[in-house]
Amino acid sequence: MQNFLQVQGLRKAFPGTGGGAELVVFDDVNFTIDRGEFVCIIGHSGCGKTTILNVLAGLEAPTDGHSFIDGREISGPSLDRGVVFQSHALMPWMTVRGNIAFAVRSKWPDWSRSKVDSHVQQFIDMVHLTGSEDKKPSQLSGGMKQRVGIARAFAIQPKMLLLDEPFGALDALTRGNIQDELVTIVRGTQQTVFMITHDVDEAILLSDKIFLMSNGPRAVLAEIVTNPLPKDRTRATMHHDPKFYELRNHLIDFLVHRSKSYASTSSVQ
Ligand SMILES: Nc1ncnc2c1ncn2[C@@H]1O[C@H](COP(=O)(O)OP(=O)(O)OP(=O)(O)O)[C@@H](O)[C@H]1O
Repeated sequence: MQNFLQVQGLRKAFPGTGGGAELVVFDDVNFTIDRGEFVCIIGHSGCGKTTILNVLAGLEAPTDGHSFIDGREISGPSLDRGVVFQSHALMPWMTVRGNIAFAVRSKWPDWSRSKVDSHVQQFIDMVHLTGSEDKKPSQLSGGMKQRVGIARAFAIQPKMLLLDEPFGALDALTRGNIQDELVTIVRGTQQTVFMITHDVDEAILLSDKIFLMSNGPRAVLAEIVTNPLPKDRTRATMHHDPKFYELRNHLIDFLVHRSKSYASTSSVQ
């Protein structure tokens, strides 16, 4: 389905402190995401990526503009959207199974205990945490905690997954492994994803489209880049494709040079 997510004229301004001028973080941001598309958004710190994600999550209201998912305006948080933050927001007193089951019961309160249990198990297995069901977050590594967050987000079968630098706090090896798992899961489930990352290679591996934000304040969505690499690319092989370097250089040139020079009148390319 085309235009599954629609964002129109989004603007966010925060009031100035001590009588100062207001801070316009971004202005006139417009984009659409099709069902099943994986979009990464990249831009320098402070351009408003998290604020956009929070608006899509329904956690923050825009100053102007509207966003719609599956034809309905986003006006607050909903189990339609699964969110994973950099710091896995797990409930420390609950086990792996308990954390995921809590979300599943919130979405489907009428489900029997056995139905909840088997549904939860499916997602624990999916992120390779089989055997750790009864562990509490304090007994898990950072990578395992992040896997629980991902399993929980997928388990509610959201219309859209919103990921805010979900691997930002992980070491390179763990990060690579979880990226590979995410690729497999997303290709299998056809999940629609909006993800923030600072990692250009991660964006190239995961996304169908890459949104490039200019620097803030008054950031704009400067470019939408379609990933030309084959769908079945892997972390191990994608750098053998000459298009990989072309795309990588394009993204890095944007971040180093072009991201500074956009005025809010710039148009999307
Ligand atoms: N509640 C708030 N009140 C005032 N200013 C805010 C508030 N939340 C965010 N900001 C400002 O809005 C701007 C955008 O913040 P945001 O976290 O969305 O940026 P970001 O692109 O996600 O940055 P990073 O990559 O560092 O996470 C920043 O200048 C930030 O200081």
